[in-house]
Amino acid sequence: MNLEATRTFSIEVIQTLQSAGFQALWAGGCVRDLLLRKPSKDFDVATDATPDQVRDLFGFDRTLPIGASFGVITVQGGKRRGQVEVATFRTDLGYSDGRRPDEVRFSSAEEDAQRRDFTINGMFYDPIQEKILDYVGGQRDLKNRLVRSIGNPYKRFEEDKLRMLRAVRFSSTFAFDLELQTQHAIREYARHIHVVSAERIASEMRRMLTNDHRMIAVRMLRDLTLLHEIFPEADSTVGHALRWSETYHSLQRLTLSDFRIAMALLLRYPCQNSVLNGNPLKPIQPAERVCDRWKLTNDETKTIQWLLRHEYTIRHAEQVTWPKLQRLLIADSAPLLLGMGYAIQRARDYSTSGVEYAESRMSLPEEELNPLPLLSGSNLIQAGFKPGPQFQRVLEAVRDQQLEKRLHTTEEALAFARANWDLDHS
Ligand SMILES: Nc1ccn([C@@H]2O[C@H](COP(=O)(O)OP(=O)(O)OP(=O)(O)O)[C@@H](O)[C@H]2O)c(=O)n1
Repeated sequence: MNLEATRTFSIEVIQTLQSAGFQALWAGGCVRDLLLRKPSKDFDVATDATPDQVRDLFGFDRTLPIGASFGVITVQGGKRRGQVEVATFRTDLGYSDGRRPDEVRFSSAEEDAQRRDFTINGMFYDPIQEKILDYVGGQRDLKNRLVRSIGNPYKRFEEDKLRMLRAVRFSSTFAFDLELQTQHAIREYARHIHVVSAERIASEMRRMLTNDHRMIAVRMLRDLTLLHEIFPEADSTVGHALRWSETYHSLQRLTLSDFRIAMALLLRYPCQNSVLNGNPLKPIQPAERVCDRWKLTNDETKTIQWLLRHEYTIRHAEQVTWPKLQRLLIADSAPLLLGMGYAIQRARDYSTSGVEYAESRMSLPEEELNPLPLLSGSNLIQAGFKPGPQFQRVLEAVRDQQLEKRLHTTEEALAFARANWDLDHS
């Protein structure tokens, strides 16, 4: 899908609606992004046409009533142009679950603006007349770089608790201030953030932590007591001024924009605390807990935990045996481990140089750094081994022996596999 094509398509949709006598405008995030001269990820349209009128106009085969209960119809533009959401101006009636309106009533553009979250997200724009419609003071707040709830902030957050995380995201990513009453209301409602699904919390955190201002986001989450609610593991570091300051600086110095590294940096001290507090056999338990709670993907979960297991080793690479270091450097996530190591070293003013050493070893010739494996699964099958759970264990053991230069040929590797094959578990 091509964003420029989606933008043009959304203008065509607006033109079609206007030609049929309806009011139709860009709404919300894309208007904000346009005024900030930032690229938009989607172009939402708001109109006074009812959902049925929208479907009649664009045809049943080109429209989907995906959000019909809220008055939202998706108009399909094909593979290249993507799709545009067309929402009827509405007023939301009641939010008993703290996330979504119970019922909606179709209304005017002005009323529609009043139901939205922040003034910077509450504007409309007519791309044909090139005219802004601003009923909520969004332009003034954009100019003053301020995130402010529309109307009564307590009411806005009572309606939808996700908006608390959105406030922090907009404020941190744009480096805008968060208006005082809006802050007070978040502090008041922070303990109710749990009505938001784990997936939505994780998705907001991904967006905040992959932005360059990630440390501002974490500091705001902490100050507004949201961190304590959604990420108590990381919040536990905050009480320890030195550790918090190092965590903060390492997040700031992180040059790779990667959610997994940012999470590992936030979890580094909580994991150490967990060991110090008498849990030495489960060093990364706090990380396991949050990955599980937020339903992170397998890749995220595995990588965060791998980074936490090995960050110390990479920062002390000169003191590590070569095969041990080599195994880390040939892993898929090695660049992330180096990125994490550098972020910590920078936060400590380069008091160690292990990561530079490790990185210099990465430029060794491929046959030395990452020699072709002596043995594969198909070699084992050809040699008569029965495929099963033992394969991986044996192949990994063979690989270790190879990297330690104890095995040099496939024949030696097969002999080793035979000697180490556990007949009881095959
Ligand atoms: N919890 C929410 C989510 C959205 N909105 C309104 O719906 C618009 C579109 O929402 P969405 O696409 O989720 O976010 P954007 O503001 O477009 O921001 P981004 O592009 O960063 O996701 C917002 O601008 C805002 O006016 C709202 O009032 N409350």
